[in-house]
Amino acid sequence: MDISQFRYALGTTNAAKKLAVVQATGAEPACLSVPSGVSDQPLSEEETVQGAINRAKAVLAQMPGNDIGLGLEGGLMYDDRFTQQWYLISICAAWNGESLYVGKGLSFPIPRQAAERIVREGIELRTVIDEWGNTTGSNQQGGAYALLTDGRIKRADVFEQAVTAAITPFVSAFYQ
Ligand SMILES: O=P(O)(O)OP(=O)(O)OP(=O)(O)OC[C@H]1O[C@@H](n2cnc3c(O)ncnc32)[C@H](O)[C@@H]1O
Repeated sequence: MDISQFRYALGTTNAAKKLAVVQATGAEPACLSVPSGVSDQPLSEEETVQGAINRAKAVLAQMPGNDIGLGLEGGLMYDDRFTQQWYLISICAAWNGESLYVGKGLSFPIPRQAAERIVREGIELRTVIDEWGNTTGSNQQGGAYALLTDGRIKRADVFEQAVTAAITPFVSAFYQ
């Protein structure tokens, strides 16, 4: 089936995430805000993946006229094995009611001062990014990626690749 022929239900109304789905699929997703079931600021890969899966399943359950539920979740993870640094990760889960796949977008090092404030003060990444960039709603736009790279990488582009990875098994004949 052609990638743009599926009907996608996206578990958020976030503009950067919606743009990512449009870029990845060429289709307009039906958007509905559903709970992630994890903390507002996930602090591990496990929690971030779980949030994406919860959203994908919840949105397809609430909008059953669609073919694939998509859950996009951003989070932070600490790498204690190789680098002892914090990373921003962007995950997409895709669920068609039978099969579940997860695509993982670019993982990006986050400045230590940002991660320390988020953990110590219990605030969210977007608060720090908006403060540093003198913006509002950075999480709906280029996000941390754009601030840190001077616009060379945007949140929608990172999620686009995660979405492509998660939906490819439903689209490509090689997986059938
Ligand atoms: O509207 P929803 O779909 O909930 O999207 P969100 O951006 O608020 O929430 P996420 O669960 O994807 O991300 C968890 C937190 O990390 C923040 N965050 C993640 N990636 C970010 C980025 O690239 N720039 C700024 N904040 C980011 C985000 O705003 C949240 O506070």
